Amino acid sequence: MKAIYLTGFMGAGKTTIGEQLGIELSLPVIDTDKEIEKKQGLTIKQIFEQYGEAYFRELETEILKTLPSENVIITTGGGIVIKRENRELMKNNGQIILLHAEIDVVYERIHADPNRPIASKKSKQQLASLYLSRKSFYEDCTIKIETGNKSIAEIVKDMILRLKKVEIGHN
Ligand SMILES: Nc1ncnc2c1ncn2[C@@H]1O[C@H](COP(=O)(O)OP(=O)(O)OP(=O)(O)O)[C@@H](O)[C@H]1O
Ligand SMILES: O=C(O)C1=C[C@@H](O)[C@@H](O)[C@H](O)C1
Ligand SMILES: [Mg+2]
Repeated sequence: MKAIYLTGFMGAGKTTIGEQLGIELSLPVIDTDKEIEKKQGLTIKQIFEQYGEAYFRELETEILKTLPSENVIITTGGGIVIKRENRELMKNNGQIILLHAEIDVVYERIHADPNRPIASKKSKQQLASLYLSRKSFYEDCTIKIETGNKSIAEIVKDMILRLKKVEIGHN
């Protein structure tokens, strides 16, 4: 099976849902943010503070290139889609599942978390504009799944059904 990439805005639930999907499908799950943190021995917040966003984006592409492209679920960082190189790699190597939740929901999930430097100082409105600037990149996906006001179990069930439909050509 080709790699499954979970994409979407911060707080859409990529990391959380990916872990559960991995259990259900008996596939390993790799999270690009966690891989970067492990490799650098620094948190995402520390990387942004010490080296800046551009450096983080280089690390992100570097990690993405090293990951397997088969029999794996890759949960990506929310900004991975902003680079064409990353978008093309994901498209060529596998299926892209977009997780989507409305900004109100996303804001509630992430605004108090200090380890999301891109979100921590932004108002809901600023987050909404950031989302809009990335929207067309996110929407270029195989499947789009709503994650707002749904339990993790419901989302995973929905995702597996949709993946089966793609397999038989009815997505
Ligand atoms: N379906 C859900 N219902 C309620 N809370 C959720 C749901 N999915 C995720 N969460 C919570 O929202 C927060 C953000 O989820 P998660 O870290 O999985 O998002 P993400 O898409 O990986 O974000 P990032 O792009 O920043 O890595 C977590 O606290 C998680 O527990
Ligand atoms: O949306 C973003 O730009 C980000 C999302 C997170 O997953 C991390 O990759 C980092 O905080 C940047
Ligand atoms: Mg995540």
